[in-house]
Amino acid sequence: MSLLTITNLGMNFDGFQALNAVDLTLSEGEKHAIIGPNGAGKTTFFNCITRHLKPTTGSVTYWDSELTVLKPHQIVKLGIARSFQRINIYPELTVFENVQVALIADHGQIFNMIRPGASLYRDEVARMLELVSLSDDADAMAGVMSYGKQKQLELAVALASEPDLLLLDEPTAGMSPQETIDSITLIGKIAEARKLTLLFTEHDMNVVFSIADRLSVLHHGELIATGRPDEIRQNPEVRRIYLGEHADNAA
Ligand SMILES: Nc1ncnc2c1ncn2[C@@H]1O[C@H](COP(=O)(O)OP(=O)(O)OP(=O)(O)O)[C@@H](O)[C@H]1O
Repeated sequence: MSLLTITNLGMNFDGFQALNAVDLTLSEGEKHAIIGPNGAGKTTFFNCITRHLKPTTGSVTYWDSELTVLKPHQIVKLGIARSFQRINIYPELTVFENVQVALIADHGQIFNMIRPGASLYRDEVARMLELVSLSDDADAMAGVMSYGKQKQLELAVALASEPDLLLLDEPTAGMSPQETIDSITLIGKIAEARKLTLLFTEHDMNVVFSIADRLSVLHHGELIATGRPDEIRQNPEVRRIYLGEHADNAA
């Protein structure tokens, strides 16, 4: 049985077809990249999976749960987490507090007035920060850290719900070349250690080809190819539409 089965997924925005009849299945433990030019529908695709958007057509099944009828927080409870293209942390809280808040929220204790929040999950937070190599930054104000470290923190926040499936929307966007390498190494390491299934969008082809087991290409909302990196590299339609200018880098 597939971990995620997407069938005939479509999203229409007031007459504009942003996603059209997308079919895709993911196996447990797979690292799958979604690539495609700007505006191809990658973020819309993610939003339909995590139900931040209600798709116009189709179904998304996680094991045997239909996600399109759920709310985003119910989807998190099933074991699916995501990061967003824009940084999504509390800049005025410390690194430690950001992860702590995520853990408290995940355990549904946000309204628990009996135990003060500051004492909760300290060991778990420390473990999470170690996992993303941010232990030394625990007391730093999140908003003043480097962009790369803010993305690492976002990863820790996403991991707080102990997901089995992690969706990352352009995890290295805006990073320096060194930050990109560090970040990808970290993501790969965490995915292996936690046996995560990873679905990610990414523009940097070096990143894509370094971690993806399989990839899918979206073009004008349609999924035009799915396969292993070598199959995608050699797919004539993909080369013509998208990879052409990057193909030499990716080879
Ligand atoms: N809420 C919305 N209302 C109307 N149109 C939208 C909405 N969200 C996205 N679109 C349109 O749908 C298309 C796909 O957008 P989407 O953001 O999913 O693409 P993308 O592949 O993630 O692009 P990028 O690589 O630039 O992030 C675009 O033409 C976009 O303008």
